[in-house]
Amino acid sequence: MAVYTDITDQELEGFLAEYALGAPLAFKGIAEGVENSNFLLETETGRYILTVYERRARPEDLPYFLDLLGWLADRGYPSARPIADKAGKTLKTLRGKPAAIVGFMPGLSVRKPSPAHCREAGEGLAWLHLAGEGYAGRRANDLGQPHWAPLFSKHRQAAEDLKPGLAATIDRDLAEMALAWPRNLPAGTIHADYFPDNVFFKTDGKFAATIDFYFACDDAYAYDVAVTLNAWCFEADGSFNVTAAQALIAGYERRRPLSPAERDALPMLARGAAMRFFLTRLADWNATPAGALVKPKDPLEYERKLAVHREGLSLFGRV
Ligand SMILES: Nc1ncnc2c1ncn2[C@@H]1O[C@H](COP(=O)(O)OP(=O)(O)O)[C@@H](O)[C@H]1O
Ligand SMILES: N[C@@H](CCOP(=O)(O)O)C(=O)O
Repeated sequence: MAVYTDITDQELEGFLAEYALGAPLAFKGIAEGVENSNFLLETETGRYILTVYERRARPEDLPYFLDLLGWLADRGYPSARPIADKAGKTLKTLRGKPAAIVGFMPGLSVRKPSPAHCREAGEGLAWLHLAGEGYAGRRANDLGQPHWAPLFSKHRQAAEDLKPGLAATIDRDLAEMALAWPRNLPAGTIHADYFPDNVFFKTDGKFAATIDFYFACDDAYAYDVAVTLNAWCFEADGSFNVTAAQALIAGYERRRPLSPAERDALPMLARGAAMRFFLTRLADWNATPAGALVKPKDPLEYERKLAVHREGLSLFGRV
């Protein structure tokens, strides 16, 4: 349940009075999500999402995210447009926390993506990379490769507690990645969290929209592809689905062909992407008290993905 901040009817009324959205007709908390509090808001003028920013969102980053959403929407990309209040402001304050209203995007996410969904998602990702070109906002990837070793140093014991011997394995991985991390690949604005819960489909299975840009940053486009391969192309039994991966890459290349250097880099990028999500899940696991409102995601799921990539399988050689 991701409603950390409950909003009273009175607070909502006062907040909405600053917008020209008409009177509220319905307002309810959204269970999905882990980072922020999200509410579905229906007013006389339409449906919206009200987000109260919590946890990891740094207030100084919020204009970057909201302006990016506006930039993408202006270029016809199906992402939620931020709604300005009567004074032209999109970033507001509610219950003393940063908050914003964005448009509601129709569509449904899928829990078990098929190769056809992967193809569509791949195309949606390439479209996003192209639509983001020219966006002037800059945000370094604060969860990129140089940040992994310092982050892990704070959570070595949690890794050992999960699986004895794991800390030394991760140390070796981190050292290898520091030496072999691909550099100088084509880069720009990436989503960085393009997971199945953040991508919507139409009822005919076609790509509909992307949400949740709150990890967006500047990094290699192929790294975003690697994050996506990890999130979409592993089976529940931990095996990598090469057919799904090929479909995802083929969908991506409908709009943006990968260069030979980007293809060559994908195995290491996917290994690093698995490390990134293992580490943040480990940190959350460590920091979440028993009985907390939101159940932390399983770090071992990403440790298993990391192990698959560690084997150096030529998964992408056949893509
Ligand atoms: N613009 C939007 N249009 C429609 N639904 C949305 C939109 N933004 C968020 N949601 C809904 O809210 C849920 C949580 O949003 P998300 O941004 O993923 O939260 P968090 O950042 O807290 O993980 C999504 O799974 C989706 O159901
Ligand atoms: N995708 C991340 C967690 C971030 O959650 P989201 O609901 O904001 O997408 C993970 O799986 O670790």
